[in-house]
Amino acid sequence: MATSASQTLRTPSLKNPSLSLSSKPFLSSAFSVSIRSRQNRGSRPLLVVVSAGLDAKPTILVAEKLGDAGIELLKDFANVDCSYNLSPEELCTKISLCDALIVRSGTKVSREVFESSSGRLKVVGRAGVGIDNVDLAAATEHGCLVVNAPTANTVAAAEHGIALLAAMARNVAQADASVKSGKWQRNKYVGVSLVGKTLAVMGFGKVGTEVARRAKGLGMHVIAHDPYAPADRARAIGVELVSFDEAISTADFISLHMPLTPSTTKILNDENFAKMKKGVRIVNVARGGVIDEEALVKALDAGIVAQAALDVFTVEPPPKDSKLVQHERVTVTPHLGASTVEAQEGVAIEIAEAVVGALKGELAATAVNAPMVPAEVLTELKPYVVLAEKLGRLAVQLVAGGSGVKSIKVTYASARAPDDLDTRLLRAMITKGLIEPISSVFVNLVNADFTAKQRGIRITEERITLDGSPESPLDFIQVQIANVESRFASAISESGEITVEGRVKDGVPHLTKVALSFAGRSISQV
Ligand SMILES: NC(=O)C1=CN([C@@H]2O[C@H](COP(=O)(O)OP(=O)(O)OC[C@H]3O[C@@H](n4cnc5c(N)ncnc54)[C@H](O)[C@@H]3O)[C@@H](O)[C@H]2O)C=CC1
Ligand SMILES: O=C(O)C(=O)COP(=O)(O)O
Repeated sequence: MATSASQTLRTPSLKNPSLSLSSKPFLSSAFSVSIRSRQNRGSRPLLVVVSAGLDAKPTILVAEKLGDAGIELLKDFANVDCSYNLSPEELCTKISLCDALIVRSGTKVSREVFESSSGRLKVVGRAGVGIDNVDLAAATEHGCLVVNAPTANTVAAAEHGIALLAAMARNVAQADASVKSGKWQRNKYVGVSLVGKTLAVMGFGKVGTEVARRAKGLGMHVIAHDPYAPADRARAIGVELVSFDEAISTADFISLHMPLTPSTTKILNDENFAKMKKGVRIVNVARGGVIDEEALVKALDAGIVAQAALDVFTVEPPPKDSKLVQHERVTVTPHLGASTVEAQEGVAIEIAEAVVGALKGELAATAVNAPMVPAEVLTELKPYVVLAEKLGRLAVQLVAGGSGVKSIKVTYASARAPDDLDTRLLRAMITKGLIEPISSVFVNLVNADFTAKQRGIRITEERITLDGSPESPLDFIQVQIANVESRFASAISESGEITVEGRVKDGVPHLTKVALSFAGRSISQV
């Protein structure tokens, strides 16, 4: 039995929600559509972390040494607990009292850490670049944002790579130890020159590029391998991008600068050492795990690799009796790439700002497991972000029983070219609006897609490209839930489609359409 929308939509007997429509703006500080419900926990910022109570300061656990400037920044905003050298068990115990955690490369942020936090931990700050010590999948599943400090230690790492390159070529460390032990062995420590030699930079990102630049200054011929690096960036500094095999087989020196990922793990192995020039020299300031360390020892003993200089190891610290560390032709440092006064100050500030920003609910520019949204895009999308969440929230509350929600279609109508509109943020907000009222899950930009998938909700997105001025990013957003029963459709439950649509006018989001279509009949209010 179809009734008029205005009658059905005002249904006070419903447990949840009570809802009314008017022609006033949909979403302003005083909403003309008010959704009141016991389950409606109000609108929370997309990445808000402050969960210790409205007035309480958040607590940040700093688990490894961080520069003073960063600590001061953190203290201005939060309670800061600097506890270094925690065992994994101690970390798991402490974490349930913390909103954010800051680590360097020495702390494993495992799945157990996220599980032990019982949902309170909302940001992990990695004070450095490599995030291989953080279980990103677990972080995402728990809606925990991971941010890093990707730029402040680039030069330090590159300088350390060059320091190791030169020290290795001239036997600086071995000769130093020899002189200190009372010897004077000038013939034993004859080195090799760098000028004119070919250096293969493996991983032409921030550090690799800086190493390449410096090596060119030393008169080396520099080639690079990086499947994702743009050739014009390499060309601009006179570096040729080549295939992996060409790089390792033509180089006199190989310097590693790729991240540790499943595809780079043990990338230098028996098979690849066999392809190298006899007498090649290897520098590693990336991650120990990119080299099969046993294979490297074999290659050193076989004379394929003449020397290696290593800052990083598969296990840190490496075992005292490690054949690799003890090898006469291997120079080692204890993961010092980022350890300059300047870099540590910079990293501390960079990570403190990122963590505090995330705790305030701002979107982080250095997010590792969430889309990075440039500030200008965010400013422009702000009212649409609010609209998106409210549309999701309204749509799901028109459904009789949220568990029936399986298929959502979102339509974005815009005069902009598809490439000019990043909808990830809007999709996350719609998902948040859809899921939060019907579950106890806290949905944010980090875990939105994961949470939807886990609940079997399929969200498809469609773009309608309109004629007209692309000045405003969107004309309207429409959210449709298919194959659901509506609490407003009729007394007898029937399956059908719920559509809600909204626009932004003068910066204020408005609800422009609610349509319920059931068994060929439709009711709608515009
Ligand atoms: N020893 C130390 O103290 C430090 C170590 N690092 C390590 O250096 C790594 C690189 O740092 P950034 O240059 O800042 O990162 P980045 O992200 O700017 O550069 C990494 C580059 O590696 C490339 N890459 C990915 N997979 C590859 C593959 N299979 N083969 C070749 N290239 C590949 C990427 O396309 C990217 O261009 C970090 O992941 C970190 O592990 C960074 C700073 C300090
Ligand atoms: O930034 C990186 O990836 C590093 O490896 C630096 O590590 P650290 O922060 O010095 O423990």
